[in-house]
Amino acid sequence: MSSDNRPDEQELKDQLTSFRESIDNIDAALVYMLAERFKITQKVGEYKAKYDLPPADKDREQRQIERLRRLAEDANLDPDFSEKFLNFIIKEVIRHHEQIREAEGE
Ligand SMILES: O=C(O)C(=O)C[C@]1(C(=O)O)C=C[C@@H](O)C=C1
Repeated sequence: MSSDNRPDEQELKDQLTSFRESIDNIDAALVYMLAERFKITQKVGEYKAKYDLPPADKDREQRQIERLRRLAEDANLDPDFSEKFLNFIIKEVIRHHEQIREAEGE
């Protein structure tokens, strides 16, 4: 892709910097949101370990995936990517749940 009226080097730099400021803010929000999610899943892991409940709940995950895919479509985000992203997070949560369970059993 090329353009007849390409901005000068300074304008290119300034525009990229401005886009990247927004990306940095969004990345920061994602980190804080993920931290909050892991804070609450830590409590879920402790609760499950205490009452001997299984770390994973596949029915719950299926409902979460279906819901997230619908939300992604509404938001013009790739539903396959959203599903992969949720699965990636949940896999890590289950790993934490299992660690808590093992630690409680010691
Ligand atoms: O809801 C639960 O039971 C959880 O442990 C939380 C969570 C999640 O991260 O959303 C993680 C593991 C389960 O398989 C389902 C969902």
